[in-house]
This record gives sequence, structure tokens and C-alpha cells, in this order.
Amino acid sequence: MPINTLKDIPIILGSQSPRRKELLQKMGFDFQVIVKETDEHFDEQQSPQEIVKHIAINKILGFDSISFHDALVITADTVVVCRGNILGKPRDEKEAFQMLNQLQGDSHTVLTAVALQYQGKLHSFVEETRVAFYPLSEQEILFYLENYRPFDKAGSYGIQEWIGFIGIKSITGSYENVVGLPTARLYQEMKKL
Ligand SMILES: Cc1cn([C@H]2C[C@H](O)[C@@H](COP(=O)(O)OP(=O)(O)OP(=O)(O)O)O2)c(=O)[nH]c1=O
Repeated sequence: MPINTLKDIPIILGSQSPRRKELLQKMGFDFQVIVKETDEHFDEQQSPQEIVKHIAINKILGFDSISFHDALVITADTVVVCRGNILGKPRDEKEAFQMLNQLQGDSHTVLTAVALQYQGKLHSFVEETRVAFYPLSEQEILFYLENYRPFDKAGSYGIQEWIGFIGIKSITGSYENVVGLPTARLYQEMKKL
């Protein structure tokens, strides 16, 4: 039985990401996916935490609090921050190569912001995970890009794919946060609501 039926609160996931859908399913929830178009542009002057939160909140603003009053709406956004550079999804293969070349042999932070809306109230939080990559050769990066085409992923990589299995040296914090949704923290925040 889905866990949220205990409280009879309908849940809506406002995300096109198949990873987020899978993670929310693994949390044991029954929910509906509704995708709304969102402007993901951001002000470069803001901190990465502010930017990612701003985008997650922008995503939830597409769900008006009257029509969706009694549902719990969840949206999220993930970015990678490496040496102060904010890496979102790559524009093309060239940019994806540059991102992976920057990430290899170094550590970076993955930030996922989650926005929650329930009965007219908006709540958001940011979860951080530190990830370190072993050095990767140009050939390995090209092999990954050619075979996995990770152009829909922040930082141009999926920790759940080949590159994660062979290239990740260490991870501090939530693994699921890197994949797109900090499940345990989200569960705690939902309980507070
Ligand atoms: C770093 C990393 C990101 N990702 C994914 C998570 C997100 O789906 C994506 C970042 O893009 P987002 O813009 O956060 O999400 P999205 O466009 O896929 O979905 P939506 O905006 O509708 O919610 O990158 C992985 O799957 N694995 C990883 O290791």
C-alpha cells in the first residue's frame, strides 16, 4: 500500500525527470506526474544555493495554489558546482566534454533544491552532496559521451551510469540527491508539513 494513502493526501510530482519519478516511487508514494514549462534562466550574481532554490520555486509556481490547494506538489532542480562554476545541463557535446574534463580528477558539489507546496504554503530546502572523481582520460570521457549521451543531466554525468561505477572516488552525503531527489531529507520535510 502506498505510504501517503495513510493520510489521504494526493501528491503531484512536477518533473519530467524519469529519475525523480523512480526515486519518489521508491519512497513508497503514490503520485501523479504533471509537467509544466519553466524558465530555468538564473541571475549569475546569486550563490549556487540561491540559484538552485530559485529554479525549484519557479517550477512550483506553475501550479496555482487554488487549483492544487489540497495536493502536495513537489518540484526540484539539480546543479553541479565545480571550482565556483555552476554546471547545469550541457548545450551540446562539446560543452559536455568540457564539463567532464573539468570534473575529472577533482571534487565538486551537487546541489538539489526541492520545493513543496501544500494548502497555499510554500516550503523549500537545498541538499548538498560532495563527489570526487578519479582522473579520466579523454578517451574515457568520449566513450561515455558516445555511449550514454548524458545531455539531459546536470554536469553531463549520471552517477548511476557507467561513469559512476568506474570514475567515482568518493561521495559524502546523499547518493539519491545526486541522482535528482534527496529522498530521506524529503521524507523528513514532508513529515513536518
Ligand atoms: C549529477 C546528476 C544529475 N542527474 C540528473 C537529475 C536531473 O534529472 C537532471 C538535472 O536537471 P534538472 O533541470 O534538475 O531536472 P530535469 O530537467 O531532468 O527535470 P525537471 O526540471 O522536469 O524536474 O540531471 C542524474 O540523473 N545523475 C547525476 O549524477
